[in-house]
Amino acid sequence: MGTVEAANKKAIESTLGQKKPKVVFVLGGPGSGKGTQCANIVEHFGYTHLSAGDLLRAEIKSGSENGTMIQNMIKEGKIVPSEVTIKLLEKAILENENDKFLIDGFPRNEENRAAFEAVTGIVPEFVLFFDCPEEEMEKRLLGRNQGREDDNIDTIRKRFKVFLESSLPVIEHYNSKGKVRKIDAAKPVGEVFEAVKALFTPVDDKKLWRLRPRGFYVTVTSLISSSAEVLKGIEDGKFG
Ligand SMILES: Nc1ncnc2c1ncn2[C@@H]1O[C@H](COP(=O)(O)OP(=O)(O)OP(=O)(O)O)[C@@H](O)[C@H]1O
Ligand SMILES: Nc1ccn([C@@H]2O[C@H](COP(=O)(O)O)[C@@H](O)[C@H]2O)c(=O)n1
Ligand SMILES: [Mg+2]
Repeated sequence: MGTVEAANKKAIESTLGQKKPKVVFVLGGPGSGKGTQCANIVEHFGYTHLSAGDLLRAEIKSGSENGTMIQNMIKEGKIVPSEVTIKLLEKAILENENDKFLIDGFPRNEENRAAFEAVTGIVPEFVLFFDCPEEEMEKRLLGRNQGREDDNIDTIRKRFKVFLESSLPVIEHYNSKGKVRKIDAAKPVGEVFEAVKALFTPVDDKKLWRLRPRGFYVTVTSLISSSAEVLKGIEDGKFG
């Protein structure tokens, strides 16, 4: 690595280190609903959504020198070298004022995972894993209609193979560290989001909900007992 590159890397590391962003990795097969659920999480919980795929597609559009390489990789369902994707993610994190991010579709392989940790020092809070059968994902991708060049049956099959061979081991890695929160993503969008919500709702809020009925009973019980005291007071002639 040249001196300028090394200096840039150090600068990014220290800036990201200072920022200490909270990161949740959002993983799952192609078409499992990562983007759809991230939009819901953003709306309800104030995270910023960074999709690695979207950042790469924007890079192609921007006419960058890596554009053609990225386009070819995406068409083949292959994983773009980590260096390229990590630079895009770092830039997006640093340019945003928010301190909590959903990183969707990353890390996609062991190289992505190890390089991101080494370069940024960021360890995810947890990994949200959308688990969905291939048959359902294929149906969703073929019906997506967003003009994506990789939503054709040949590329979809290649993407499924890459997911099984390269991305699942990353999920297993995080699972062995107790970081994976698995969601049944084959259900309708609303039901999937109910399960997602439970993971993002702060523990304090959940406790409050559990305490509320108890608080209600305590209030009612004390009202009853104080009414009983008043009645007894009337009987005893205490109130004139
Ligand atoms: N739970 C669901 N039930 C039915 N359709 C869904 C569900 N979730 C998402 N979809 C639809 O499936 C398609 C793929 O969803 P989405 O783009 O969120 O998946 P993704 O995991 O981000 O895919 P990719 O990895 O290809 O980016 C979209 O057309 C979306 O509207
Ligand atoms: N970490 C990543 C993420 C994505 N890619 C490439 O982009 C394609 C589309 O990704 P989506 O998450 O939007 O489905 C994917 O198939 C890869 O070609 C990548 O290289 N590295
Ligand atoms: Mg997506």
